Amino acid sequence: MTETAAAKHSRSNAAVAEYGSSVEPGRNADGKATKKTRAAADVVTPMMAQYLDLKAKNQDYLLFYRMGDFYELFFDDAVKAAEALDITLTKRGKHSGNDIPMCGVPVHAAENYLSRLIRKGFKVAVCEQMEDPAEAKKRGAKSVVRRDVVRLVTPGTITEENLLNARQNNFLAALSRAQNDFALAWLDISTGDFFVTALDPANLDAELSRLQAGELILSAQVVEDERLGDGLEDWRHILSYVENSTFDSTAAETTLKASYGVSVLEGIGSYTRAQLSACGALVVYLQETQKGQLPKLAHPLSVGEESTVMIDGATRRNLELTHTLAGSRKGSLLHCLDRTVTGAGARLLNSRLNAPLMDPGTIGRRLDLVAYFQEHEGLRHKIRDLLKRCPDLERAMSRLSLGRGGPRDLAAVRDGLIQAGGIKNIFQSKQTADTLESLPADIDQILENMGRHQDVIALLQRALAEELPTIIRDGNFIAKGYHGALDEFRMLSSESKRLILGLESQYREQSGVSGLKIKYNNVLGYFIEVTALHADKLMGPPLNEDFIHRQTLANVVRFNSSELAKLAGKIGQAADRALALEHEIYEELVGAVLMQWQQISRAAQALAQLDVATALAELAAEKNYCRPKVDASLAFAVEHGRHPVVEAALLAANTDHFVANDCNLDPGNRLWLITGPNMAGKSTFLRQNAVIALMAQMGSFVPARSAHIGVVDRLFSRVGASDDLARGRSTFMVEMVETAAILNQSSERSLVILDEIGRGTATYDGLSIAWAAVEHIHEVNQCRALFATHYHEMTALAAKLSDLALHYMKVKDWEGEVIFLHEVAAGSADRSYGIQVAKLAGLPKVVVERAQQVLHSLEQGGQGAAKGQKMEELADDLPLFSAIQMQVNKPPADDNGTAARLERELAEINPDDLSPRAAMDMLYHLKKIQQDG
Ligand SMILES: Nc1ncnc2c1ncn2[C@@H]1O[C@H](COP(=O)(O)OP(=O)(O)OP(=O)(O)O)[C@@H](O)[C@H]1O
Repeated sequence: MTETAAAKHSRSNAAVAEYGSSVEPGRNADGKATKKTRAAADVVTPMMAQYLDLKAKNQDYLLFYRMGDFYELFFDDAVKAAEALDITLTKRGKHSGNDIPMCGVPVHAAENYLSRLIRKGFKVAVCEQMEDPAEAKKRGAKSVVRRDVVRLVTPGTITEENLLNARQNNFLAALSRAQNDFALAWLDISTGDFFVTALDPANLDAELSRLQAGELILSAQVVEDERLGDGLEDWRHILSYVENSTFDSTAAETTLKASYGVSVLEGIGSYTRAQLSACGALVVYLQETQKGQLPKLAHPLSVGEESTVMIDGATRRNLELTHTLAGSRKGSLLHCLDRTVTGAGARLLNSRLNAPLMDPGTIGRRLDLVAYFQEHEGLRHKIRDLLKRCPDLERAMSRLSLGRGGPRDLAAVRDGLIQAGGIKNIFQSKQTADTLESLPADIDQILENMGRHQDVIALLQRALAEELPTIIRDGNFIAKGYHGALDEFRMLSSESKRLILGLESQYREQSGVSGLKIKYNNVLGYFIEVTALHADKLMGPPLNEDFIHRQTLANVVRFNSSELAKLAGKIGQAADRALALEHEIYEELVGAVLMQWQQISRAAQALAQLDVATALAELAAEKNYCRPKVDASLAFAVEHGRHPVVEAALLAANTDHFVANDCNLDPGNRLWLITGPNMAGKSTFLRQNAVIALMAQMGSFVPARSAHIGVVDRLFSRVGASDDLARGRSTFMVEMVETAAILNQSSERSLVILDEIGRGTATYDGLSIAWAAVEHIHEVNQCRALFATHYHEMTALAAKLSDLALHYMKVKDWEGEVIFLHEVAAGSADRSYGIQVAKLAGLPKVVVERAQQVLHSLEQGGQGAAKGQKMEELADDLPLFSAIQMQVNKPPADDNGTAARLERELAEINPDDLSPRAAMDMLYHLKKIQQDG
């Protein structure tokens, strides 16, 4: 156990008190079972009965059972948690004759342990003491402190700042089915965002890949629906099963009406029964997990499935949109593009990249904003400077609404709104200074959404102290001068402290003990303390009339006095009242802020939109990106396109510069067949065009000189391959499943990139599959597509398929070495250079030479019987191969006679004739012969 929590908590007073004696019930002090109690081995202590009852009600959760300063876990929970947290597993007491495994975590550090458990996929029920142990004692010595579960912590319902990633939404999603329709709803409890969509079950995986939800609730019944196929396969780790009744759409209607305080739902949106069911289930789940403390939620926004580009999970992974294939954020497209300066901005950028739009109008308006800020550099910098000072308004508001906030959340609201006001002022002064220039329509809207919040700001400015604690428990966060009565109590409390000091010097004088002190501790409260040496004096007459003995310790003796007791009472009262009053004021302030919840949330969203627009403009300016033209055509024309991530990597490594390439998939040219050696840049070219389309449709400038994109409805990629052992799929099988999805689902408006399909199987099988797939894409899907292949035979298709254009990656053959130019040119590659690339990768020379021989034979071999004969000859060649093999064991071959030359030169040297200088020169000379050779 890293923290000696187990050791400490075994001493926990509360725990010992409630367990009773540390001797197990039914045992002697020497541990032997007594006769009487052996029969009663099954008797459950009242505390254990309470525990078992709470645990039975929360079986899917690890029960954090509060005992004094610790949360204790028992039985299986303890075993699981001890392993997951790497803390000591101990035992305490017996149940049914067996030891009860136990572990515990200190309350003050519980958040950290909680976060680790949640990240490992556990759910936790937090059980608190609902009364003071002293209260419980009043009911009898054996009575148990009342406890209850106050919160269920699940991956989709966390709000704590340190459990959340500030730059990413944490969605709780629900999948429902009603009247044969499916729906998916999702909300972020930490921001209040709430969405719902009708769902085509075939798109389930794509939708879930887009959301990257922390948790998906669903009923066991819906999982069995065959139409979902294996859409849930990759998401097993986020599933939480709930009762089917949670999804009752009629009950959902009532739940939603009640939680939004409306009598008809039409006012907030129109939803299908399946959508109602999904939304209702989310609200019910929140009520259950938050134990009635429902967060403020926006009205569920109905999102049309057809409004965003459909991108399946495999494509997202292959394009490394938000995470690299290795799983890190660094190196992903998002990481490369993200210039946002606030958490809310980062979350918005993330969701925009995950859900690029299809409506050219909306995309155009987003681009207008980026263009405006790209042009107005000074303004952009000013706004970004103010945004940098913006705290996370959304998350602060959510914590306040859940009753989990603190004074710092109120300060975050104050500061966020002040910055919003500052930003508004910048625009206003700009407009007056520059009257002729009109702002893009969306900026007007954003500024309007920022609203005016003078009252809330003024209130919080007056109310909050300068230095703020994180929690409200200890008070001291309300500013002096805000509340008359509070000031009075505080004055009384500090005045009394002054009086204590006065009393202390009075007693010193009276007793003649200059070391007398008035001290305070939690057990005794205020007391008078002198060293043991002076104790007799205070205990004897006449001083014993004033000083009442309380405690004798080894070196000091402690006293009380009626005067001190009176004063202490006053101090305590004043401090208690001040604290109670501060809590009251806090609740009032939270109430005032939550009254403005909608307006403040709108302001928070407006700030996030500005952050994204200015961040994308910053990126465009920094990287020289261009504004794409996005319309309803089927065009795809990219001039001088680059891959943002590869370009950035090359720049960072300070090696090659990125070679820009054009790509034109306009009608008549919509299918490009790209050949070229390995490492020539085919995959990069394929990916960069997909990425450019996505960036354009999310409303970003793109890495190109110009780009014209007719909106893409679905994006498919089959790039690279890895096997999926978990699902029992080999590399080739994974490749074929992904290819099948593309051939079955892509439409004329889709963009497809296919990299070397068919390479995972026998050459001719692979070639045949690739060949047939290209024909299908050309004739049936008719989508825009880039198809990279090593099968040069396929270039023959150009003669047959009218819209197929041949391209290849240029390389230079220089003295047997291949040099990659990374340039795409019209036509086809003359050969594949695979063996040269293998040589570059460091394959043993002997293998490279043999491969060249085999290739030569194969190329000469022709087809049918002739080929068969050639292969046999090759196999017969084996002795030749072993001859080469023997050479491997010899010193390295010396093609240019270097060794012989070195030998000659060495033979001619007489070291005795050489001066040290000449010897040195000779050594350099010999070294040079070796290197040049
Ligand atoms: N346009 C470019 N400009 C500069 N360097 C590039 C360019 N395209 C690719 N590269 C570099 O070449 C490397 C190989 O590129 P890529 O993986 O795209 O090749 P490939 O032809 O798909 O290879 P393989 O067939 O082996 O998968 C990249 O990692 C990158 O460093």
